[in-house]
Amino acid sequence: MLRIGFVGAGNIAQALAKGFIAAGLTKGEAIIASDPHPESLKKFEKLGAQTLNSNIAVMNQSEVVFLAVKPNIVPLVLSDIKSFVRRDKHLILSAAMGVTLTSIEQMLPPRTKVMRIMPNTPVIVRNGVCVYVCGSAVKEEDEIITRRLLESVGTCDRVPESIMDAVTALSGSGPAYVYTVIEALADGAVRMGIQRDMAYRLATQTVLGAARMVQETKLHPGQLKDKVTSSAGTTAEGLYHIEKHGVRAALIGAIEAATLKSQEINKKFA
Ligand SMILES: NC(=O)C1=CN([C@@H]2O[C@H](COP(=O)(O)OP(=O)(O)OC[C@H]3O[C@@H](n4cnc5c(N)ncnc54)[C@H](O)[C@@H]3O)[C@@H](O)[C@H]2O)C=CC1
Ligand SMILES: O=C(O)[C@@H]1CCC=N1
Repeated sequence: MLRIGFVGAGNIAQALAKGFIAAGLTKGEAIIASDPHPESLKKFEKLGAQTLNSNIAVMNQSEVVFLAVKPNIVPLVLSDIKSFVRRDKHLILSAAMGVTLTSIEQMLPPRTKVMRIMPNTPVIVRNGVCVYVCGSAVKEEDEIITRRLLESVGTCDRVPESIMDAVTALSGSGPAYVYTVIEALADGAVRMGIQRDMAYRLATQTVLGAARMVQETKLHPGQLKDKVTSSAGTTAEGLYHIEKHGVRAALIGAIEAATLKSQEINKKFA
C-alpha cells in the first residue's frame, strides 16, 4: 500500500486524510503525519495514523508527501527535508497557496518530483474540488497516482499554473463564501420566525439542490433563476434586494481580492 505522508497536519491535511480513508484508498496505518502542534497530531492519531514531530521521519517513511503548511513555513520545511528527498522514491504535492512550482523546485535537489495542488475542505466528504500542476520532473505515472488520490475525494483537473491564484480564490477559498451565504440565509429566516435548526437545514439543502441543478441540467444559472422567479412574486422581490445591495459585485470582488492576495504571496517567493 502506498504510504502517504503529511508535512503539516492542520485543516487541509486532516480533510484529505479523512477523504482518502473514506474512499477506501488507504488505511490509517499507511498514513504518517508530522506537525509541531500536538492538537493537530491528535486528529491524525484518531485516524489510526502514525504521528511524529519530525518532517524528516515523514520523508523516510512515505512515498507521496503532501506539503500542507502555510506559505511562510514552506522554505523552512523544505530546507528541513531537502537532504532526505529521493528522486526515485518521493512525489511531493504542495498545497501551499501562492507558492510557485519554480520556487519549490529551486529549494529542493534538481529533478525532484513536485506537483502543486489546490484542494478544498469538502474533500473530507468526498465532494471536493482539486486541481494540480505538474512540475518539470513529473512523469506520467506520477500524474496517475495524483489523479487516483484526488479523484477519490472529488473532482480533479490538471490546470496551467497561470490560473492557480484564481483557482485558489474560487474553489480553494470558495467553501468559506458559501458557508457565509448559508449562515446569512439562515439568519434571515430566523429573523422571520423560523427555528434555527430548521433554518440551517432548509438553507443548506437549498444551496445543495441549486448547485446540483446547475450541474445536472447543464442549464445556464440565469435560466434556472428565471424558472424560480414568477412575475410580481416573492423571488423577484428578494432578487431586487440582492441586486440593490451589490451581492453580485461583492462576490466578483471577493474572487479578485483573493486572487490578488495569492499573487502577492507569489511575489514573496519569486
Ligand atoms: N484550509 C483550506 O481550506 C486549504 C488550505 N490550503 C493550503 O494548505 C496549507 C495549510 O493550510 P491549513 O491546513 O488551512 O492550515 P493549518 O494552520 O490548519 O495547518 C498548518 C499546520 O502546519 C503546522 N506546521 C507549522 N510549522 C510546521 C513545520 N515546521 N513542520 C510541519 N508542520 C508545521 C501547523 O502546526 C499546522 O497544524 C496552506 O498553505 C493553505 O494555503 C489549500 C487548500 C485549501
Ligand atoms: O486562505 C487560505 O488559507 C487557504 C487558501 C485556500 C483555502 N484556504
